Amino acid sequence: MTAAATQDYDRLKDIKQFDDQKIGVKGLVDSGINTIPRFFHHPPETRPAPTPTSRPDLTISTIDLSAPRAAVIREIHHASSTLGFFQIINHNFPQSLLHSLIASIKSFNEQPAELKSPYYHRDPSRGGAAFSTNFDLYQSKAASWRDTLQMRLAPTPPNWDFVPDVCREAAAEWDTAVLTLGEELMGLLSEGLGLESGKLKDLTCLEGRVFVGHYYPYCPEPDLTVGITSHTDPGVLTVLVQNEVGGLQVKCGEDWVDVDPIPGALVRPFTAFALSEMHVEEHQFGSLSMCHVSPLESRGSQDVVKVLLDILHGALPSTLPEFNSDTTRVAAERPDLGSRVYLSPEFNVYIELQMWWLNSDGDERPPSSARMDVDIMSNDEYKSVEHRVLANPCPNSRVSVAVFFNPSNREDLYGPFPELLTPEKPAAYRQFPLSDFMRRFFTKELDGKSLTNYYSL
Ligand SMILES: O=C(O)CCC(=O)C(=O)O
Ligand SMILES: [Fe+2]
Repeated sequence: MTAAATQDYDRLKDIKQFDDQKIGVKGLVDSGINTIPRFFHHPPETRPAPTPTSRPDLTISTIDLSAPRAAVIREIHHASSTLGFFQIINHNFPQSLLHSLIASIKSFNEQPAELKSPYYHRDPSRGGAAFSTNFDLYQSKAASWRDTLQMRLAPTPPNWDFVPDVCREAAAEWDTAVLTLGEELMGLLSEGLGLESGKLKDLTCLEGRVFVGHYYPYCPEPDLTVGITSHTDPGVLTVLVQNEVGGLQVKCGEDWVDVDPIPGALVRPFTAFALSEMHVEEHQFGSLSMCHVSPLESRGSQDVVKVLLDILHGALPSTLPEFNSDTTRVAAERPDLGSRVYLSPEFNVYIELQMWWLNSDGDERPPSSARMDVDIMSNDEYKSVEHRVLANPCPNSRVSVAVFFNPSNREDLYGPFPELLTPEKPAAYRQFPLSDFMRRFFTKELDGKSLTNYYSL
């Protein structure tokens, strides 16, 4: 007997009964319910606060893509290193394209249940579109008031025969368009870091694409649940289109900031991205090659890059003392330069990069000038700004489409560059695929062992 059942409530049974009907939350609404099933009830920690804190100082930037390139780069850089989320206007896409995209997801969801149920499953191996109420319905602690149509677009194209008719054309058109936009954004983001504009593209970051179309119907008890629970997106970059019904919020400290819909704007949650400079050119340290800049802190990502590159180039006359913390792992080191980069799992996914060095008298300098946060690029699990969608209290449904961009190439070997190896300085690390690094970092397999220890020869 399950724990839930002993409490006089068999949660799994209720979930299964609902899921087996394949009607989605839209089907529940259509059945005329006034209360939501108990398995949608969120615990108080994940429910929206009854009285949201007002932070007029926090607004989501709107970036005009038709402005001069240097200004766009500056603004994107600023938005990415502060709130980590921005909206885009004047993106050159006709409004009709965005409109058809949103309309196609709306139409799919508003068809009779029997036309949707053939697509209701959570099996990615089928290759077409998968429709469901929450892909994690059976794993999550509480369900969310949302139905989703999801498909992988690339590197393997979907089997279009298994994509609903009403969405096929719009999804295919959007894939072509969003690819152009993704390339442009990745170029601007790379340049904002002082890197060549093609760096992220070269890392295959445009080549893995997943499409999700969300439908958030009216919720009769919006205070008890959410539309999508607080999360960070997987991937390098997410491009999101939303309709006029609001509810999307971005976390900033302890506060939540509304992302008010702007007609025809695209929202792009900033997700951390690879410092491809290191990945491609420095490459001595597998782990460092996977550092990427966290957008959440206001410190400029440009500075992060500079300091990391300085370390790799040995420009800092640094001697780093031991950093004694049980929770800290050494992620990369250059003993020859006396430099180390520490990853602190305290933040779970946030990695704290800390550097100390000694001044000529041997006194430790305050770390503040060299302390910053970075993310580690992960296997479809890049960590970025937290966001959520409130359950929809309006009669009109909220519709959104997100495309997640991920590197398609995870099996390349990472490790010391052969050019750097000499008999006096043999390879300190063995080569390993990115996928392996990611898996170890985010699974228990590490068991307190540092990654560099794991990969060191
Ligand atoms: O519906 C939205 O606006 C957000 C969706 C989202 O965050 C996601 O799919 O990851
Ligand atoms: Fe998201």
